[in-house]
Amino acid sequence: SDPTSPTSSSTIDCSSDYPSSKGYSGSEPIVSGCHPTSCGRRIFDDFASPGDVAVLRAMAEKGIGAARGGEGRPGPTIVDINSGYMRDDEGLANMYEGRTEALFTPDEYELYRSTIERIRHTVGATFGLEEGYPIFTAPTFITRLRHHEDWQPQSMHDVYWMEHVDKNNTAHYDYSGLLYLTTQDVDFTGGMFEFVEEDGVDADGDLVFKLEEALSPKAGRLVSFTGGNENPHKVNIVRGGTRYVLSFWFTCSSEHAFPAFLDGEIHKQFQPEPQPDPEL
Ligand SMILES: O=C(O)CCC(=O)C(=O)O
Ligand SMILES: [Fe+2]
Repeated sequence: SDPTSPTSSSTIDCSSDYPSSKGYSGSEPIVSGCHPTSCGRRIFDDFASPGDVAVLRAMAEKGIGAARGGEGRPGPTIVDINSGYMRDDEGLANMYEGRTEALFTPDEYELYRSTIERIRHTVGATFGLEEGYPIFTAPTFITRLRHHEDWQPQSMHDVYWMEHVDKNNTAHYDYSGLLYLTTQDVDFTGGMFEFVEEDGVDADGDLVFKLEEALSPKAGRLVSFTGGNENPHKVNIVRGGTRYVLSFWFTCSSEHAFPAFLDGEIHKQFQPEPQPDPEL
C-alpha cells in the first residue's frame, strides 16, 4: 500500500512533556525534522501480505522452539530475532546459543529486515519527518500471547495488560509501531488494543483509566503512533487462542541507533547479567 495514505489517521495534541528545546522529560535535545510537532495515530490495513505474516509468525515459533524447546510456554513470550533473546514466564533464554546450524534462512532474515525498514519508512513518511528519520533502535520483538486456562503470571514481566506509555518505559522511544500477525476473533479472543485516558484515581490512589479508542488486531494491520504521554494504551487479556504482534520502536536519538544485525551472532556481544525478576 501507499505509505502516505493510511487507512485511518488522527492528530492529537502532543503531551506538554515535550518542551521546545529539550527532549521529553528534559533528557535529550529535540531533533528538528524528527521529534513530533504534531502527534497522533496512523493505521494501515493490509500493510503486510498474508504470506509475509505467516513467515513472520513461523520465525517466532522457530525462535521459541530453539530457545525453550517444544512449543514454549503459555502466557506472554517475547522473541527478539536480532539478539536471539526470548523471555517467557520462566525467564530469559537465547535461541542462537550453542547452535551449529543457522536457525533462519537468508530469505527469512531478509523478510524480517525489509519489513522493519518498510515500517520505519512508513512511519517517517506518515508523520512528515525528514529523510533518514526515525532511527531504528533496539529492542524490537514479536510477542506471542498464548491463552491457557491454568496460566498465572510468575513476575511483573508477565503482566502484559497494564496501561502504559511507551516513552515512559524507555525514554528514547519516539514512535511506536505494531504489526499484527493474527486476527481477533479468528485466531484468538480478547486481546483488544485500546488507547486509554486518565480518569482519576481509585481508593488506593492508583490512576484509573477509561477507554478512548479500541483497535481490533487484524493480521497485516500496522498501527503506529507517537510514543509520548498523548498515547497511553493497553492490551486486553487474551481469553482464548494465540495472538502475535511484531512491535517496533523508533528513536530520534542517533546515540540509540541500532543496526539490524540479524546474523545470529550478536547475542555473543550482549551477555546480560542475570537479574532477578521484579516481584509481583
Ligand atoms: O500488543 C499490542 O497490541 C500492544 C503492545 C504494547 O503496547 C507494547 O508492547 O508496548
Ligand atoms: Fe505499548
